[in-house]
Order: sequence, then structure tokens, then C-alpha cells
Amino acid sequence: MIEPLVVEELHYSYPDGTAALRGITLALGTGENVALVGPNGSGKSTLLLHLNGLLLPGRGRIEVGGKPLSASTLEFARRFVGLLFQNPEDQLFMPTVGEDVAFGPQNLGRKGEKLRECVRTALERVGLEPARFLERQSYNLSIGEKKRVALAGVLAMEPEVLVLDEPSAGLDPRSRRRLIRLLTELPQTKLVATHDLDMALETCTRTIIIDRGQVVADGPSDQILADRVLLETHGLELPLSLGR
Ligand SMILES: Nc1ncnc2c1ncn2[C@@H]1O[C@H](COP(=O)(O)OP(=O)(O)OP(=O)(O)O)[C@@H](O)[C@H]1O
Repeated sequence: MIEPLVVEELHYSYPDGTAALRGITLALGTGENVALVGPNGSGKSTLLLHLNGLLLPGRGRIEVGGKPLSASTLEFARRFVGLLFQNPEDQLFMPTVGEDVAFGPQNLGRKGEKLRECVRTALERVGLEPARFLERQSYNLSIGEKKRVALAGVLAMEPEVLVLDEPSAGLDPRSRRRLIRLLTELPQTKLVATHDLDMALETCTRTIIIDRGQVVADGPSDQILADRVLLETHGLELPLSLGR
């Protein structure tokens, strides 16, 4: 069976010489929900940026939907993997919310009522009322609203795999709860980088810990996220729900 995401021995150093990834190997099965956790600077965002070709491996190999990621498969990979950036301001660039969410599906050939419907559905999924938000200017939104518009833009593309960088950061409690519900409902394969270990526990059956650019643990969330010693060794804390 084809695994939607495969990463083998991935190494990456930034141009200034910072070694951000030092031999990452992991694979996601179809429909799996996997949390990627680790302290600040451990390499989570750097790894995620590789998964749709925004960064290219220094060494190692990435397969997306069974195809090695390369210049000739980049377009396919960007359709297959929907990436939510850590900073929503890197993702929103059109004047209005409606145009931002429509941008991806429009590029895939959607138009007319089908396009409008897909934009409305995506906004509703992230809890933003289309009538209130479609004409709003993206740059005037609050951080939490921007994050939700950016997620709506990713969902509107209907990718096979969702790769989400800190999706709950900046969300108020009700929006966070809605996100958790959405993540448990969406059928896609998901890789979710997060510091929100309670959300990880609720939405992901598997958790991978990375520290200093290496995978240091990979297993069932209810074991990994309940292991106080393991978490503390890697600069993390027990989820609140497990009695920190
Ligand atoms: N553009 C860059 N140039 C040089 N070094 C960078 C750059 N971006 C990130 N780094 C470094 O690469 C390492 C990994 O950073 P990365 O952003 O991937 O970590 P992270 O796990 O996502 O952190 P956080 O939890 O704070 O979001 C860090 O040491 C960071 O300082």
C-alpha cells in the first residue's frame, strides 16, 4: 500500500549553517493522525516546509503520494499536501478573505457557483460566518481570525494530506474546541506540529517527538504523552488533562 508521506534520513542546514534537521525518518499511513511535538527550535517547522517542497532536502529523500519529491512532481505534491504555515501572515496575500480562500480552488479550475460554495463551506468549517467575513480585508483581521482564514484556504483545496503548523496557536477557547472537533471529523491524513499537547492527545493517535533535528520518540499518543520523564528530557510537559 502506498504511504501518503515518507521521509527518509532527511538532513537540512540553513544557509547560515544552522543544522535544523539531522536525519529525520518517518512515514504516515493513509488516514493516520500524527502529532509532531518538540521544544522551540527542534525543527518542526523546517520539517513541515519540506513536505510540499518549500525547502529542498540537503540530504535524504521525501515521497509524497508514492512519488519522490522533485522539481517534476512539485505541482502534484502541492496539491496532495495542504500546508498551514505557522505564521498566517505568510499565507494570506489577497486583499479580501473571500479572495484569499478562493485563490487555491480557483487555480484548480473551480469557478462560478461551485467556487463560491467551496469558499463558503471552508469558512463555515473554521467557524467564520461567510456573510461577515467574505469582504473583510485579510490584513485587518486578528491573529486568530487570520489563522482560521489560512486554514480555510488550505481546506478549500481539498488536499489528501493536511500538514498543519501550530493550528491552535492564537485561537480563543471556543475556536480551539471547534478546531479539535474539525480535526477529528476530517478524513484526511494529518501531521500536526503543536505545543498544545492536550489537543495532540485528543486529535492524534500517534505522536512523534523531535529534538535538535532528530526523532527521539514515535508511538501511541496515550503512551508518549503520558511519559513524564520522556517529555521532561525533551523540554516538554505532561498535557494538563493528564494531571500536570
Ligand atoms: N531562516 C532560518 N535561518 C537560519 N536558521 C533558522 C531559520 N529558520 C529556522 N532556523 C533554525 O533552525 C532550527 C529549527 O527551527 P524550526 O523553526 O524548524 O523549529 P520549531 O521546532 O518549528 O520551533 P518552534 O517550536 O519555536 O516553532 C532552529 O535552531 C532555528 O533557529
